[in-house]
Amino acid sequence: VEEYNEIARHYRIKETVGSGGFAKVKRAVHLPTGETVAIKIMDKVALGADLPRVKTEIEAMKNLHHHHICRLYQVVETSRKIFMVLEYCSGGELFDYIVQRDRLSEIESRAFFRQIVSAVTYMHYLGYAHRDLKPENLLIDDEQNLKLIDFGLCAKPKGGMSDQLYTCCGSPAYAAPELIAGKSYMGNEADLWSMGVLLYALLNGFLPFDDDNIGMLYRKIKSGKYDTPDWLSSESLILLKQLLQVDPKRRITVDELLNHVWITKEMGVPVEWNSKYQTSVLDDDVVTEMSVHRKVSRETMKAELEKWNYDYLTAAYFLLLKKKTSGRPVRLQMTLDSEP
Ligand SMILES: O=C(Nc1ccc2c(c1)CCNCC2)c1ccc(-c2cn[nH]c2)cc1OCc1ccccc1
Repeated sequence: VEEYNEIARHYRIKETVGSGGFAKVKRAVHLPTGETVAIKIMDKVALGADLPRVKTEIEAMKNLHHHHICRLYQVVETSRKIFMVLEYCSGGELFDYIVQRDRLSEIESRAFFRQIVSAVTYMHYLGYAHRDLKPENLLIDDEQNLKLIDFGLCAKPKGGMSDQLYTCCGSPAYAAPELIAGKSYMGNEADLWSMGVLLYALLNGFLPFDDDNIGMLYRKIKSGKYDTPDWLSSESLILLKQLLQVDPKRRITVDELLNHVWITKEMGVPVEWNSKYQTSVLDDDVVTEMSVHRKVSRETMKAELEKWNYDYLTAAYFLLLKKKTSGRPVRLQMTLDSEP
């Protein structure tokens, strides 16, 4: 179908790996590099009123470059479709991972939770709040690394994190009391509560606040009371209590979380939240390979890449860089043509 021509030029589209509300996710191979990617395909008509949410997500992902945040490589928009070329996460959702194991050990919960803290701290330092943190929005890659997804609800308040937010959003079971009370709330404080719900789900395999009746669920969340199964260690209970604080002003902050005793137990070091990705300086080897392939000067190629158009050049750059960091040769396999 002509809708797919643009994307088919650089990708071999494979099987569907998942389909959610208004999106379908397919496995694909980026032909110039041979790298595997995921392509999220959305129909603009079907999106309807949700289209702005996709635009929010795309704009946010263009600014979020972190090893625990799912990477956006390219965006292709046609008259009817939006294609997002994304980092491949063959481990699926953390949600399914927990369900398959009933619950995770404290050791495994700590390993995953540190990665979540790293991604959320990075977002907060860049002035973003995620606002929909839950195990369905954490994917696992083929090296057991978590990758945060779904930035459709994230907020970057104009006046920075101090600005208060009003829109009620996200999933009720993970929503902070102040958020469901309809009060103005701070996005980063609400994210900390959601991380508390996430940690509880990792350690127990079920939710701290749950009820089929939304009214009952809200009452439970506002009470801040939850079961404490006997397998929870005293340190786990302390951290849960600090995260699931009904009063947002008494809730733990990300700074206190980074070197919390539970977080550093047996790890010895605080959470490293800075990104391992270096996007301000272009990688010389990648620029060389691309300029040779496109038969243009390095300066021309650099100027093109620094536009960060999230077109086939941005994708080739990121995927060549991924090959380089994985120790594979920085080679483009076929002419990186842009014309049909
Ligand atoms: O690569 C992704 N998913 C994915 C790829 C391969 C496999 C699986 C999953 C698990 C199912 N068995 C087959 C192996 C993948 C990458 C990015 C995004 C994404 C990034 N922003 N928004 C969405 C979504 C993705 O998927 C969603 C999904 C598919 C099947 C189940 C669970 C989750």
